[in-house]
Amino acid sequence: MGTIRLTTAQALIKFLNQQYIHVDGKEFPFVEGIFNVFGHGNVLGIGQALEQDPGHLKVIQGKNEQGMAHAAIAYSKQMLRQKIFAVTTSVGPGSANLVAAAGTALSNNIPVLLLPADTFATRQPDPVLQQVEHEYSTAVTTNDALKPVSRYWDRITRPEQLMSSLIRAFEVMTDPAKAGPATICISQDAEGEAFDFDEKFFEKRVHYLDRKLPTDRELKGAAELIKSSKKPLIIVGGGAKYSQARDILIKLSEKHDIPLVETQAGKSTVESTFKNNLGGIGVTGTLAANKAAKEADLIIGVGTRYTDFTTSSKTAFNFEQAKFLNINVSRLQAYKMDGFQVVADAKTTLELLFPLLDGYKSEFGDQIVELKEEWLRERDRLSKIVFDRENFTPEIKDQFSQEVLNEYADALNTELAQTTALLAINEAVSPDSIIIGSAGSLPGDLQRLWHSTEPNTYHMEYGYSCMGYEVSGALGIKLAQPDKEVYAMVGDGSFLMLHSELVTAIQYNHKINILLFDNSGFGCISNLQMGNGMGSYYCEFRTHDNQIMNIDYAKVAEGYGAKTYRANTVEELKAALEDAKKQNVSTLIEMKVLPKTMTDGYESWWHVGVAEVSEKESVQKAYEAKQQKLKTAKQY
Ligand SMILES: Cc1ncc(C[n+]2csc(CCOP(=O)(O)OP(=O)(O)O)c2C)c(N)n1
Ligand SMILES: O=C1C[C@@H](O)[C@H](O)[C@@H](O)C1=O
Ligand SMILES: [Mg+2]
Repeated sequence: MGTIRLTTAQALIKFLNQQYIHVDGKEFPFVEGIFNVFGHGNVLGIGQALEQDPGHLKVIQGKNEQGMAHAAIAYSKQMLRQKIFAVTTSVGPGSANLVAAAGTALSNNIPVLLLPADTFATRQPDPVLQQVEHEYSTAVTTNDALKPVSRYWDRITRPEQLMSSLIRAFEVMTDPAKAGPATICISQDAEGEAFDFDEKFFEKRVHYLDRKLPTDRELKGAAELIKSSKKPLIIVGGGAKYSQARDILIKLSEKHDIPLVETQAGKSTVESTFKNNLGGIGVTGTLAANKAAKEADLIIGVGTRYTDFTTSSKTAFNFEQAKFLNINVSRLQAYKMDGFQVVADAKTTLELLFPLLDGYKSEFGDQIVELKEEWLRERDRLSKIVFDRENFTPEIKDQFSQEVLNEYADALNTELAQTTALLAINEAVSPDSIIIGSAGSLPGDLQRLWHSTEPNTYHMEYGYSCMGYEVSGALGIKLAQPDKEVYAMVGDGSFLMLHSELVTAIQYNHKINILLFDNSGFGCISNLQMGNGMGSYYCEFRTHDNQIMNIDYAKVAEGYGAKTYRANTVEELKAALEDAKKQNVSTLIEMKVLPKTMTDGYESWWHVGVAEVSEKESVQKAYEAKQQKLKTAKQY
């Protein structure tokens, strides 16, 4: 047996360089690069290995562990899970900062390789700087906090453990049914320890992303269900996008008059302009999709997890009549809603189903176009909202008085409504631009209103809805698609929470554009509290003496080196967007928008934990209303 003497970290980097993926006849390296924030835990191990020989890996210095991991996740999501970045952090707080990002990757089923350093395997210098100590165990470290948010988790205390651990991690990350974060924590001393590794371990290794075929039983059952239904509806989920099922979805929908509705992860699998695409479904859905969902007697869930936002907390459908047909690579997902399960690749299954449905037409007929036209009229209305200081009714009604709305208009010096700004942006940016979002009120507005006219141009992280993903993720998308303009759609709250990777984008000249919607507060949470009977409580950004904060975010970004704009009218916004396109450096457009001017519910419902007892009558009423609505929901 030929061996090669390497440190654990050197072996790790050598191995990462030899991992390939094979998808639909194409083969390419699976690991594009590695983000790092170095500390004492990893700089002398992984840092030394990278300095010595990074191979083809792009090495990028991050600014915050969560931020750089979000960038890595967005890269992988944008690459349809066919390529990844690894992420190396130091020990203790460096690894703790990964927890929110790992949760983001896990709930969105996105592969990413997380490599936090761990405390000393020998324990000789314990407690090392940044080591937590427990009375009950010495074996527990900060990295144990990553267990619940990892699809695969391991701790390496000896160099030779690395071999089996890496093979398992790559098996998990390249399986569409299990894809998620693989976390390998490596003891600080073990990173630098040497071993005679079997040379075979470093040979080129190809991971096959084969399309899992449905069985004859599954296909027959699915075809029978569709043929015996009158009004079937297809939910296009993230799985449909990763499987690249666009063409067959359009073919099926057109031939059989089956409307398509989209989840956040599924949006931009099929272009919004396709006549049978009724847009987003559920809590943040369109009126068209939500109406169609209520009428459907068969829900065909293609690669969807049926989250509460998709199902309007299990009230979106008429459960008396609706059956479910679930096409999903994951058995866990396929079992949901008591559906008929087809555990297989979305695109392949739909292609095999197509010839079995010959002669079938749904009863939706012209209704699909009528629903779509009704929604387009509403979308048009939302593009032309004009503020009125005497008598203005915002989309989110009965929460802020005219007086408070005027106070915002004065304090932020704006009359711009969020929906109007958003739709002006949709018109102004080029259709192949990629937009990204994740938290706040923007995901709802985007799922409803944004028209994605090209595939894979809508990138929404709404599995974890993690504030701070927007700016960091924009960098990851830019790394995946350097020729496209990337726009981060971000609220002021999310921007404040995390935007450190803007500096990384500027540093490495990966241009991103930040569209900052500043309503001076946690707007959607304000809607939620006031919509459920509470007052306005700690969701507005007000000073100690109750003044609305007017923060100069453009100045902040300017300080980092971004080209910045302030746009409080549609005209200013359009001019800024045009100028931003000409820039080579990252840009930020700050828009002050009026609170409560985001879209509302469109016949959806979200089950939230309203207080059962309260001193406020309005909260008591909200609780009663919730209890009533719950009676109409499917119980599980
Ligand atoms: C990391 C994280 N913390 C908390 C939340 C809960 N949360 C969701 S939206 C939101 C406020 C968002 O404010 P902003 O970004 O300004 O968007 P707006 O709703 O005002 O449009 C909060 C606190 C979250 N989604 N993610
Ligand atoms: O709690 C939340 C409310 C949602 O409206 C929002 O989009 C999401 O970010 C969230 O976390
Ligand atoms: Mg806000």
